Amino acid sequence: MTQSIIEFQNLSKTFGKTKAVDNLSLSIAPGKIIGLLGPNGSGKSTLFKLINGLLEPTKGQVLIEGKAPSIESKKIISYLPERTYLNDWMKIRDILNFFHDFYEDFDLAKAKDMLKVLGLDEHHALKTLSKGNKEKVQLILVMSRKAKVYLLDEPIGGVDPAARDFILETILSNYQEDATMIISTHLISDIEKVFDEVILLQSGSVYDYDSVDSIREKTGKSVDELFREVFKC
Ligand SMILES: Nc1ncnc2c1ncn2[C@@H]1O[C@H](COP(=O)(O)OP(=O)(O)OP(=O)(O)O)[C@@H](O)[C@H]1O
Repeated sequence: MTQSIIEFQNLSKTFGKTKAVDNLSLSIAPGKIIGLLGPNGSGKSTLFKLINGLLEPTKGQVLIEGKAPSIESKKIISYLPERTYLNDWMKIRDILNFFHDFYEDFDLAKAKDMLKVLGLDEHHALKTLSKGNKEKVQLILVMSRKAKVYLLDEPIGGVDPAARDFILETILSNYQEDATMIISTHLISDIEKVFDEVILLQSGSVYDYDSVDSIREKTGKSVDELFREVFKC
């Protein structure tokens, strides 16, 4: 049996009376691209923060390669948060150097290549870029690490439709076969072609966790169609 890369054991996280994550148990095998999907407020960002050790569980635990989140797990996880933590006044070049100094697995040459391909000038300060271009820079930073796990929280929400496919290609071509990638998104129809598996979250619990092929086979629907049916308002 393949050892799981990430495991949730009876995981709960509450904020006051809100159950953001509710007694969730799941085991994720390595080497897959997984869509983490669910309506607004279903617990996706909270789950990412729990995996990263940015939040402590109220109950249960998260295990990464069998161990609780720690400095060691941060070394193998490349995380794109829902909101940027980068200083706006910094130039792209300075941020690249910062990442290069901070992460042993950061590939500076690869990051510069990706910037060039996406037409971004490293001499520009982050604050001078449009929202979509800022997102591209952050995605480049995250994808230029040679990590075992990539967690991307809404990676292309602000990117224009024409650039989305190109960015997805960039993600895929920089992704190591044995790595694990979890992507949360509301742009399901744009991204579902890259998913091997999807986790459907509903009110902090798993509604379904299955391969995309199996979902299509058992429901006769695309993931986007299934999502719209299950979570219809
Ligand atoms: N720091 C916090 N304090 C209080 N409540 C919180 C906090 N963080 C999240 N929540 C609540 O927990 C629930 C899950 O939020 P979360 O951000 O994980 O959802 P999400 O699935 O990422 O949503 P979206 O798709 O809108 O980004 C929501 O009800 C949210 O209001």
